[in-house]
Amino acid sequence: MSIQLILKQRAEFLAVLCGGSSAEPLDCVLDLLLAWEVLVWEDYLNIRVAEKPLCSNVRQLLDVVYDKGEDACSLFLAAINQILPEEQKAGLCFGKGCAVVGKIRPDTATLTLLADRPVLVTKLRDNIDGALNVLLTTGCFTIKDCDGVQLPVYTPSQQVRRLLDQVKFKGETAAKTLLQYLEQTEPTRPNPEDEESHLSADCLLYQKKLRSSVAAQSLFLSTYGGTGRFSLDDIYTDGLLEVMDGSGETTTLGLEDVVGPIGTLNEDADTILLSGEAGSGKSTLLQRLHLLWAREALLTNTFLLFPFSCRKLNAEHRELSLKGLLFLHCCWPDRSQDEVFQYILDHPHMVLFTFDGLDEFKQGFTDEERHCCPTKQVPIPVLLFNLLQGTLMKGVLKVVTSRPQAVGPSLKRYLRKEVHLKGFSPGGINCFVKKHHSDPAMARRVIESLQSNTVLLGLCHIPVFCWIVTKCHQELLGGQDGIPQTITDVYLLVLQHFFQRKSSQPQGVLGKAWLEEHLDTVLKLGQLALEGLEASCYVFSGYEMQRNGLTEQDVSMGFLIYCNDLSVTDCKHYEFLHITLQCFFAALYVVLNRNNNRSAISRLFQPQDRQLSGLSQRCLGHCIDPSVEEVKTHVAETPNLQITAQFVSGLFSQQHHNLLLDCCPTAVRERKFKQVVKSLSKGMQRHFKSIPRPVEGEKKSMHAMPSFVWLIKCIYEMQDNSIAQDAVTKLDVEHLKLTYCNIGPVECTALAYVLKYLRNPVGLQLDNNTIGDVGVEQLLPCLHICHSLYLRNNNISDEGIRKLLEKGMKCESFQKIALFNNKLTDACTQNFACLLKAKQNFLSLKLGNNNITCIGAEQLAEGLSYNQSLQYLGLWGNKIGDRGAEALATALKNNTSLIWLSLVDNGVGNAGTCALAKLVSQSKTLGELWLSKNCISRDGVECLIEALKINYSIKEVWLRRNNLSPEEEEELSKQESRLTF
Ligand SMILES: Nc1ncnc2c1ncn2[C@@H]1O[C@H](COP(=O)(O)OP(=O)(O)OP(=O)(O)O)[C@@H](O)[C@H]1O
Repeated sequence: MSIQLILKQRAEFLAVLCGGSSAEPLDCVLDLLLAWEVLVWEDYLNIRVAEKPLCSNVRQLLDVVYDKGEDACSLFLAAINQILPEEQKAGLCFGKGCAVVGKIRPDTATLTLLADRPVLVTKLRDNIDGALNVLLTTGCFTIKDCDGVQLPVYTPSQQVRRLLDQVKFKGETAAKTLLQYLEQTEPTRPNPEDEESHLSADCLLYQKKLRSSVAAQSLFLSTYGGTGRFSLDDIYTDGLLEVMDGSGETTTLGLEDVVGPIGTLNEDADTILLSGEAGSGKSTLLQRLHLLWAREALLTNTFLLFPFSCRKLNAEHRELSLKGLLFLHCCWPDRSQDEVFQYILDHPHMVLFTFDGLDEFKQGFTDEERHCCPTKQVPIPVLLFNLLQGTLMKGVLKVVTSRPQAVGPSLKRYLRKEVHLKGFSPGGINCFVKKHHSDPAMARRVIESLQSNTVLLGLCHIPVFCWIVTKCHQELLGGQDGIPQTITDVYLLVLQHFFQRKSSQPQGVLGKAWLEEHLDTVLKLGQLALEGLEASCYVFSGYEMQRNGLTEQDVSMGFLIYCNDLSVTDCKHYEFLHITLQCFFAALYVVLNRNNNRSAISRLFQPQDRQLSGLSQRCLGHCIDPSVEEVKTHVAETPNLQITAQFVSGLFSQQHHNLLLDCCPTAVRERKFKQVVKSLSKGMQRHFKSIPRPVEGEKKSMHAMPSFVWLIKCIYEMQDNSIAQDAVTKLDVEHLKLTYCNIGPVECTALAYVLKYLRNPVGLQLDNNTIGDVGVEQLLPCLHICHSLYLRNNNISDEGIRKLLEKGMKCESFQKIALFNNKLTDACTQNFACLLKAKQNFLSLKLGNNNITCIGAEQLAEGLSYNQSLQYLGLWGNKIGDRGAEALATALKNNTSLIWLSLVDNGVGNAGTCALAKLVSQSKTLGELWLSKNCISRDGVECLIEALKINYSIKEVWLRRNNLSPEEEEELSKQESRLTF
């Protein structure tokens, strides 16, 4: 009997299970007994008590098994027999043996883990990091749980058991997650049909390693480095992503579409550009992609993803081969490097490279030097540019992020598509604030305060400002110095916030002269920042910090963060919390240093003429790749210098006069101020001079060049009405075109601030930007100088229109509006009706491609029946149907002004057409009627033909793509030549 055998051999079993004082034999037996269901979980917990000596654990086991009876004892003997090496079995008797009955597969993940425990202990030993990573990233484990598992006192097997115990403790979700992970890490079964069958175990191992390294790098948001950590999962908020097709139509994208086919312009190119302004969230979006790939939640067809940072590539001065680049900068295969690399070369379509911050790369893109050998060592720029062109590793998709200004025509030729990141939507801002403040009451307060300050709300559309505003909400929203208006105001508050945080004094008592008190730190950081910007250097070594006199205490203020993944060198490196903060410090240095040298300001305000300064060459010489020094036309850092110039302008605003008063001698400051004003004025004049003479018969119009908006923003930062007025007094145009200029709410605030001083009304064309409702509200101060406002494709909804029309009604000059492709519904047509009733000089209303139905059309009709000025009415691509067309036709019965009416693609049938025919028969002004893409058939057209017999004003009626056969079209057009099919 097994029971007897155990009793008799108790001492021997004690000896073998405690011998060598290793717990491994006991643990192995326990694994088996749990799997065979001899022991339940409570037994296990009672037996394996860590605080008790090993022998008492073994005794407890023997007692429990004895108590469970004969079957349990025979399985115990079988377990001992299985785990002991042959030499230790000598002299022991295991009885007849007992077949372990194959159990039905357990139906829960937790039980599966128990049933498979003995195998899992072996299998997971080499994968603990990966498993923990998955459990951590999915939120099943905390960092504390991971630390508990990985205590150095445990052997790998013990660590696995701790992990399994903890998973059991956490419950079914954790168990499922672990099982899924194990399934994925299972080597693929060979399948000759399948390409993946060629994957060797080593490639899979490398994938696993890369995934866990990428996951580890992307788990936290780096800007929060010095100031509290946020996991990306907790804070990530979707931004607005758009792509434009060849015909200029934009489509909104989801994160998963960035790498997908939507918006592809050049099938033969492999590089996808993700462009967006400073702080719009490009790096964060890329980080999200990386994390989701690492978790296999996105990009599931991508076998290997290699993430690169151009900032870090700047610091790589060695010549490298492609292999070196991949393995050194991302992660190194533990085994079979050549095989893994060959796999990458052979399967380019299963690989993805990402390059963050191309605008930060020191050398501007060029396709002059061709290189296609993956093993030859070349300088990093050659490697990078050839990858982007596809000369090297053709077929590998590359996602590159950059500020838009830094992408020149030479790179554009190699782009597969360009995705635009436009920052947060209004809903995104609310979502971000709620994620940032775990206290809902606080989140509500911040949101309410933002709603009541639209300038600040406008700023929050750019994620980096949203982060700052949310972070410094106390200073920003409860500030005694007035509500911040400019980005300089906001960054000064950030500065104050950081100094306050480190101040030994209680909250709120940072004296009036706080800047002067910290001037030393500010100037040192400022000098480092400026020299860095001028040399495209965003990462600083300890040596550079020392040379600038920066102490530990300066660093501890939190503006600089430790940049811990600079894998190419061993020594410590730092970077500014965000590049815009580096720009701000650079601006502080330009304004506050006592040096009277005029060149810094002129370099900032004429960045296109800029060359590397003597100063930056001397101080940051090692940051500058010698081969780059030659490059005179390097424009990559222009955007940062422009941001710096904006801050410089803002620091000279009257608002901050007292703060800066004692920080720099008055005479020096005055001189710099005058230089800035002069530079801005000169910049504007240069623009005006570039306006071409109007062609005869055409309006005098100016198409703004990119730096026009920047100059306007600088003027806005200065908050000086007379400077704004001076800037545009000489601007004499009838039409100002600012299409595709990345204009969001922030730019609208600045534009309105300056343009309101124009002497004569203009047509302001702002199509294809990201103005939104908040931007519309920001434009109101300049509405009185707009005779026409073009806002096509700008994400505007009814609420924005309500505010716009409320003001527009009172503006005498305001006569035309174009709102094609926005988000308008029937909720705003009442407002248009009021406008039409009130303004008897209004000329043109274009509302195409919105969501207006018959109800909206009826409301518009009501307004139209009182109007005798409107000449153009466009409703292309709405849904007004027969009912809407009938209402409009009736309302226009006595109209004497309308010359153009478009109801294309509106679901209009014969009933609506016959109503319109009545209008045609009566109208003496209507010249064009557009009815293409509706559901009009012969009866409707015949009504029109009858009406046209007595109409002499109409020149064309467009009827393409209606319900007519080609024969009918031919016959009907013979009857009336003004019909176009
Ligand atoms: N989608 C997002 N969700 C939450 N926070 C975000 C998001 N995007 C950006 N942020 C916040 O804004 C900061 C700046 O964003 P990020 O560095 O990604 O911008 P960027 O476009 O790469 O800027 P730059 O061009 O200046 O390098 C982030 O550190 C983060 O705090």
